Amino acid sequence: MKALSSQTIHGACNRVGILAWKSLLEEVYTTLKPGLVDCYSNGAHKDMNVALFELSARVIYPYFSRMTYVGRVMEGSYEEVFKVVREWGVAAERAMFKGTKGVNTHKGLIFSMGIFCAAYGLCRKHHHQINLDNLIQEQTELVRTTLMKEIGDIVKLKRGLGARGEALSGYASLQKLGLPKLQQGIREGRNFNQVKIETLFSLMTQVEDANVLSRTNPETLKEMQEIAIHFIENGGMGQDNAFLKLKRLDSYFIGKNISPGGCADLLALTIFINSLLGDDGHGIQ
Ligand SMILES: CC(C)(COP(=O)(O)OP(=O)(O)OC[C@H]1O[C@@H](n2cnc3c(N)ncnc32)[C@H](O[C@H]2O[C@H](COP(=O)(O)OP(=O)(O)OP(=O)(O)O)[C@@H](O)[C@H]2O)[C@@H]1O)[C@@H](O)C(=O)NCCC(=O)NCCS
Ligand SMILES: Nc1ncnc2[nH]cnc12
Repeated sequence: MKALSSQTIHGACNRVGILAWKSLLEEVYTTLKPGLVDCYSNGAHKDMNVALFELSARVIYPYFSRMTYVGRVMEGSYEEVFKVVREWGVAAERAMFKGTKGVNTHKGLIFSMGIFCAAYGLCRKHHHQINLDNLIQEQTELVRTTLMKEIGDIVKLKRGLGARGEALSGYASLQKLGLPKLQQGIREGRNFNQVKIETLFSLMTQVEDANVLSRTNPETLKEMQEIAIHFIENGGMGQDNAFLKLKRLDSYFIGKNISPGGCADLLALTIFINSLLGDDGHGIQ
């Protein structure tokens, strides 16, 4: 096989960064998302709005190209590659906080999306074909050793496993809930905004959202999951007055300070993975 030029590799990594950017925008524009920032309200957030998310996405997306590049070209163990990817992640976080003047818009997302960008680079290096299985295989190899050590400390502190737990599980909720829901909706040619809302709700049924936990308590997380199950079982966006119900839920979540920010991150990630896999499921070129 002919070796690819450095320019070709850079171009491909830049395309991945742009897909990441688009996915962040697709997430924040999805309306109506109870408790979250969208085009209807700022949810349970006093210091964020859509414009701030747009700015944050614009500032951080070049870092996703770099993280993809590290996965694509760096020689070394998975642990060593992940260490460098995280250094870029820390730089992205710094740029985000500078841009947003200290507001945490995308911290969790930098972590999760950075991991997938690097995993995509690794996949391009190690596999002839890109598909969900080998993407997840590279993703879990990338994080396992490092995060297992960190999780040990978190378990001692008796905190939820949050974004790290999701990464160690191979993004089980994205694989089992988010992606199938999104892909089914796209296959059926349904309204994309509504498909994204249902994808978010599917994630909310099961994800242990550390953002909800840190703002409220385990009982409220359970209550949010039950609300999401109820919404899906009643027909999702197909039920009568679906948007009115979402508006009521938004007010309820605001009242209880519930923000499913972890699920919002996973929605963006689901959109991103779907676009990375491309129409034939075998990856963009
Ligand atoms: C590994 C880190 C992400 C640190 O993790 P940490 O232990 O600090 O926190 P987690 O509890 O794991 O959550 C971190 C953020 O991840 C999002 N999240 C929560 N649950 C999940 C989940 N189950 N799956 C995936 N992602 C999850 C969530 O982010 C969203 O919420 C944020 C906004 O919240 P908000 O309450 O408004 O703002 P705060 O500032 O938190 O509070 P207020 O003061 O306003 O009240 C927003 O960021 C959303 O994206 C969690 O917040 C990571 O920090 C780390 O290691 N960083 C170093 C850099 C690095 O390694 N980068 C790697 C690149 S590969
Ligand atoms: N739309 C959104 N609103 C609040 N927090 C988020 N974290 C990621 N996306 C978010």
